[in-house]
Amino acid sequence: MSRSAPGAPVEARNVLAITPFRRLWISLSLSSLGDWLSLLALMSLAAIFTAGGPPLVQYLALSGVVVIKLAPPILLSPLAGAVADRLDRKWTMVVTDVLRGVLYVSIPLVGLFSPGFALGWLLIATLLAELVALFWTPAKDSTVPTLVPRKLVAQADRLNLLTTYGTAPVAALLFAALASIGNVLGALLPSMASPEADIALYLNGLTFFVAAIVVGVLPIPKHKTSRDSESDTRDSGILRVVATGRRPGGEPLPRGLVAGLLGSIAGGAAVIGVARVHLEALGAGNGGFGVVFASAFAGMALGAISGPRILKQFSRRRLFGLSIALSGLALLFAGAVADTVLVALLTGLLGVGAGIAWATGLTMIDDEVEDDNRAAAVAFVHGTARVALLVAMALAPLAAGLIGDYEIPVGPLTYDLRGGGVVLMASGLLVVVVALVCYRLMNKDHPDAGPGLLPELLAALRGVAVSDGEEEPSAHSGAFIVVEGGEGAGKSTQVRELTVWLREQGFEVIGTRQPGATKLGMRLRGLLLDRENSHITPRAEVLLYTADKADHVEQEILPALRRGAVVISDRYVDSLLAYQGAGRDLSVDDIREISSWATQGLVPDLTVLLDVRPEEGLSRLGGPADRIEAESVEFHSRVRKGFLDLAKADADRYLVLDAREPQDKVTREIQRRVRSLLPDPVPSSAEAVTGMIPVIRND
Ligand SMILES: Nc1ncnc2c1ncn2[C@@H]1O[C@H](COP(=O)(O)OP(=O)(O)O)[C@@H](O)[C@H]1O
Ligand SMILES: Cc1cn([C@H]2C[C@H](O)[C@@H](COP(=O)(O)OP(=O)(O)O)O2)c(=O)[nH]c1=O
Repeated sequence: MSRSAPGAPVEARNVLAITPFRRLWISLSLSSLGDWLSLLALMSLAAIFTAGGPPLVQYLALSGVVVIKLAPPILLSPLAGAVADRLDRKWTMVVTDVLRGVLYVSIPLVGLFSPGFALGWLLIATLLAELVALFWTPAKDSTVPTLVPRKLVAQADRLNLLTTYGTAPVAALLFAALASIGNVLGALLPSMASPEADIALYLNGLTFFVAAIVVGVLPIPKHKTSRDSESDTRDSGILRVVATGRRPGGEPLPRGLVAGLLGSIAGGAAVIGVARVHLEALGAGNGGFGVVFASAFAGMALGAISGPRILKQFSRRRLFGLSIALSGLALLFAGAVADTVLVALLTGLLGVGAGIAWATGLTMIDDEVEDDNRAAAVAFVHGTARVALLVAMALAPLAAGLIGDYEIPVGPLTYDLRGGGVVLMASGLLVVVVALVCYRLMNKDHPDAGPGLLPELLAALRGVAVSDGEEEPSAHSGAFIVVEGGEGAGKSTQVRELTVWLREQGFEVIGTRQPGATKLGMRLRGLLLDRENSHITPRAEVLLYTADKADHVEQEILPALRRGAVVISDRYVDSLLAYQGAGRDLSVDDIREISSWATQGLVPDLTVLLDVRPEEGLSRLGGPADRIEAESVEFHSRVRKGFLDLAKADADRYLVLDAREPQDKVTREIQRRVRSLLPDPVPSSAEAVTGMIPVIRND
């Protein structure tokens, strides 16, 4: 039921609804796909052309491909950018696309007709294609703002970034699939060095030809408009950014943050650099390589998207270092094991850690750097990251080649220690060290300030915020029970029963309800339920209910819990998520965030959900319907589903009961569950009373 950030898909649809942009975007996605496919193919061809030679030569060929692919944009982009600015954008893109297509297609063709020159041409053609791309990038960057309205430019950029990296795992899987039919292809086309690599390169060529046609028919204005100029600086001059951006806007970025980001990317780059040859040594060919590559990127996407969400309440400073350490450990083990499946799983884990680290790191930059300096800071990080990527990707294979392969006798067995494996383990170790350093750097200003690491992690997994000091909601010794459900489900009845039952056992019990338990709450309740107030807008409604909750938690619930009392509330945050989120169709995630702040992160120990069809519940109510009760049955059905979804998402913390059951049966079910929740020994002061209550001895 939870929805994504407000408007994200809607906005994406908006910008893709602009036909020229959509066409450009499709062609960009195709080119990105082809580009990744060709990187894999080139690395694989470099390995194949040098197979049989000494490992150092194999690794050198790989380093060569990587350096050739990544260095030109870093070294030469300002120059090419300046030239490209003077050219017609549309035709620059068309011509460069065609040229790149021809170059990529020529690589397997030269391999076919002149095998002796194959490796040389592979390197030369790759370099030429990258040089050509230098002119294409600024032309593309300055085209986007001419196709979409200004307010959607950022959105379009994000979408482009998504496809630039999002196509990597797709390409890897495609490559793996091609490899898996490689044997058949090899038999059919014996002249090819590596059929999957050749086909990948032909496909890449094709994507560029298609891109050229798509761009060729786009209506792109010839001359620059003034508002394009800002976009031109985005991608050009990385070295300049790196050189001058050390102190973006004078305010240095936290050292731990920069160290962590660069360390994690260097670790990832080392994997890409040696994976191909290392996997070959493990007996896995292109298929295994493709799967490992896809696994790393899929892990990264998973980590970046879901990590920060699941661990929303966890301190980012800690999460950042820990996720990098996770990557490092995964890398360390990936280098040590000799099983391809395990390597693929471990690289997936590495990706998850790296994804969380990047998402957290960029969010920290957003939070910690002032608006004016943010673009420079992000450009600085991206710039240095590319340099780190290049250096690590080029050095890792070289180091692996220099180290060489050894056989170490272990009793009757031998352990094959390979250069690639050593490099992976060493990079893993390095990443772990970087993670520890950055964890210390980022948390040294807060020594022991917060709760212990483990309690915080566990609390974050449950979705509770743990803050330090007195305000810590989970530091109370009481119990917090909430009864939720639709109209007429029997909530008030059950709260009353449970309150009496627990009081009779000697517990201090506060039976309460939302909205309307405090002075302010009563007035808010009046406002909210008065049918005259039909003009209340959904967002205002959220805030009014939330104000009631903030007051209620601070003034009544928390003091009681800290005294050790049992608090039973008729409705709490789930009502807000179900009525205003599911019912009013607002973002549940947004509401959760607002209410979590308002309630100081207080989450019930148990939520009893009394589930009933709205028609049935509403029919139980007497008297005139209030503003909410008067809503349509469809509204109440959405609310019911909202409640059920919440319970499903966190089943351990819920007791869902069928509210059509007789009232006393429902009561007994609740008692059974509550008994397991509360401390067994009844307070001694209540012993006399307890002894008289037959219900306790019932079961
Ligand atoms: N399990 C049940 N089966 C049938 N009627 C019930 C049950 N529980 C409560 N009722 C009746 O339904 C009506 C609404 O109950 P109430 O506790 O006020 O619901 P809520 O607080 O959810 O609006 C009351 O008249 C109550 O006696
Ligand atoms: C607590 C809460 C209640 N409500 C609605 C549900 C109820 O229709 C109304 C008042 O709650 P309540 O007094 O529990 O009504 P009833 O006893 O009739 O069930 O407020 C929300 O929409 N959001 C909230 O966060």
